[in-house]
Amino acid sequence: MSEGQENVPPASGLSRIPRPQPSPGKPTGIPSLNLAKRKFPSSPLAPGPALAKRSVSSTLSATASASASAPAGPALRSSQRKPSGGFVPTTTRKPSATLSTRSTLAQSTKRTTSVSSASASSNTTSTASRARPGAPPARPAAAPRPAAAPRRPPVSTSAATAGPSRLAASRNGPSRGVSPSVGGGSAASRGVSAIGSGMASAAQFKSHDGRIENVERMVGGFKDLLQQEQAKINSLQMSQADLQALLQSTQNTEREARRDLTNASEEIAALRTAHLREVDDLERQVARKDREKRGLEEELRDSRDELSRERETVRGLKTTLAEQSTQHMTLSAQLTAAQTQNAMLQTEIERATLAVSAMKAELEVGRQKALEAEERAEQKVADAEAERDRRIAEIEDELRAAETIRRKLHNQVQELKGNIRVFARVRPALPHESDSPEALADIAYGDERKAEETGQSEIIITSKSESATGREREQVNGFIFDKVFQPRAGQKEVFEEISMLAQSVLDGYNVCIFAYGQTGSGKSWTMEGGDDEVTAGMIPRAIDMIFTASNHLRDRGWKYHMEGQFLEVYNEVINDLLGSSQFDTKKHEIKTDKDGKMSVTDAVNIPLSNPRQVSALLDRARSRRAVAATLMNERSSRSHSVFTLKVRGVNPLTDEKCEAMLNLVDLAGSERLASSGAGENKDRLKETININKSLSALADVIGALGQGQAGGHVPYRNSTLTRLLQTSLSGSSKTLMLCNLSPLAAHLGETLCSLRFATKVNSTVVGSAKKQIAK
Ligand SMILES: Nc1ncnc2c1ncn2[C@@H]1O[C@H](COP(=O)(O)OP(=O)(O)OP(=O)(O)O)[C@@H](O)[C@H]1O
Repeated sequence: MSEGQENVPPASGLSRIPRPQPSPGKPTGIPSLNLAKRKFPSSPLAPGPALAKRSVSSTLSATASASASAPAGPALRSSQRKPSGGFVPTTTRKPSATLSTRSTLAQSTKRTTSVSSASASSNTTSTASRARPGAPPARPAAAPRPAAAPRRPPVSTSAATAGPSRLAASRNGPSRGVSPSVGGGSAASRGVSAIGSGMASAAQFKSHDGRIENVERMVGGFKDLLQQEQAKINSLQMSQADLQALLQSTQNTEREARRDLTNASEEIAALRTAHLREVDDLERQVARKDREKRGLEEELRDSRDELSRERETVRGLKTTLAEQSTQHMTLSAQLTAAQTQNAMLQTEIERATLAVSAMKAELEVGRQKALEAEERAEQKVADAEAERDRRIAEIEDELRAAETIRRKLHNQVQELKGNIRVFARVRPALPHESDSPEALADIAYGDERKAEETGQSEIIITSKSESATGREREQVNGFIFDKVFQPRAGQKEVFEEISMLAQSVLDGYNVCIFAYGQTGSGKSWTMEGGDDEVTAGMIPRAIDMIFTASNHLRDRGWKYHMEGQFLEVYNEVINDLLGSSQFDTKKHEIKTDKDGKMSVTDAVNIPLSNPRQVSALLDRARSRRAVAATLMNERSSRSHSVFTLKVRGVNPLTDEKCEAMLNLVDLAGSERLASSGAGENKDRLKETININKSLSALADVIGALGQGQAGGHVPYRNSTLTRLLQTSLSGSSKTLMLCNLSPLAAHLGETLCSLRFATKVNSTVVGSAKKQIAK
């Protein structure tokens, strides 16, 4: 840039700086945000282009001027630092001409001030001033260059401090101390030119006064210039104030715009939220409406279905109505026909009534005849009934006589058969036992037809043994008993043979039935049997039969009272199997009263009125035996069980009385000591000894009875069992021994022992049984 350009006065330019014109609506000069239209400018400080341009350019000029003429205000500098798009770049990059002007002014002032200083010094100052355009103007203008001081200390110092007027007073300064560049403008440039020309011609003027005048004129010019500059400064300060106001306003506007923007953003966010909520609501409403629609459609479908059903019903009703109408017409026709028929019938009834009247008259005559005939018939019936009663009485007398005869005959038959009889029964091989010929004993039976005729059956046991010489010996043992039952014989068949004995009880005879044999030979099976009708044993069958027979005898005037007792003899001690507690702890004794009647102390006797009670009694005894077996080892086979049925009968018609006992005895296993395994066990040994003792006592009693010595000693007291059975074993009773046998070869020895014992009993002839007459 040339110095001439720098010296152009900027005063007129600064005075023409346009001030920002606030719009009528917006005093801030920033167009308002039309939020309602939701159009936002890209920057709140970028309003209408024309106004912005104008404001910015003017502001920039003013700012530049202000910064050049005075220390920049903090507000202005901060505005320059702001990153807002419109202000900073323009202001920073384009310093206005005013700034140049100010710099030039400062330079020119310096040059003027340092008229007397060296030109080099003046140039240095000017360069330094240009190098710092933003520096405060007062300092370069007021501060003298230290380099110039030694050369022209009095003049330069005074000139610098006193201003141009003192400069004019300095006479030592060279003429070129006044810078020609001062006269850049209209008056100032002219003044400077004049000075220049005055200085140029100073060498030519010799007169000192003339020079002073020139200098004074020059000073006057400077004063004018100074005033103008002062005016410009004032103008610039005003511009600066305006600019600061504008800046403030702009900042306010910006803040407001930002606030508006924030509000608008919040409003937008709120609107978006509200919009989303509305959308949600609407969607929910749509869904609800959809559901309602579906419900309504469903209802519509149901209604349609119902309508079609109703239509169907109506159609059916119409059809029914039509049918009923037809029926009605048919019935009407039938009614008419019936009415006609009714009229005809009425006529006939009248005719019949007349006929009935005639018949009634005839009937009355007939009834009279019938009454007479009835009286005659009644007389005849009465005569016949009297004859019948007389005949019935005769027949009953005959029957009673026949019953007495039957009893006598029955007893005679029993006596003929023997009061002690022995049956042998061989049980079948059980499923778990092998039925191969080797496993089974060789047992043969006599001819059954011959047995029927003779009343004697034979059982033949063939045993094989080795002789001393080592030869096999075959021994055939035949035994004859009253009856031998083969393995195939059922319970019913066995009972048929002993049912007569049961009948004898009702006739007043004591009966005792023993089941004898080794363990597992079928004693319990024979006496008690199974639970059903086919397998029921002798005890339930005998009881059943006694009850049935007593019911028949009731027609002939007999009334019976029965009671049951179930005892067990184990190791010579009596246990009551019908006791109330689980295990009998009472000590029972056998006692005989003054009439010779034997009884067991504290033994329970249960009255029996029907067979069901007897089966309950047997169950009770069985369960107690099971408990005892659990507590004291398996002892059912090691004890004797004695079921006693006591029967008392009265016949008021014949004035007869009877009292008898049925004893059904399941004896303990009869195996010998060696095969019982008792040697290994003390308890078992004791059991076996007691069993053998009681069984041999039984054999002794039977033997003694068999010897038939009148008044001879019978050793009943040798065992509890024989004492208990004394009444049944005495000559006044009928005794049956059922000898149970195992079919197995392994038991052959025991089988032979049992058969020998049974033969001994069978050979006993006991005196005639006596009928027990109740006292
Ligand atoms: N005639 C038979 N028919 C079918 N099974 C029988 C017959 N006799 C005995 N049994 C069966 O043989 C087995 C032994 O019979 P049972 O218990 O009556 O012998 P027991 O001599 O009374 O023995 P214990 O002295 O141990 O009481 C039982 O399972 C029984 O059901």
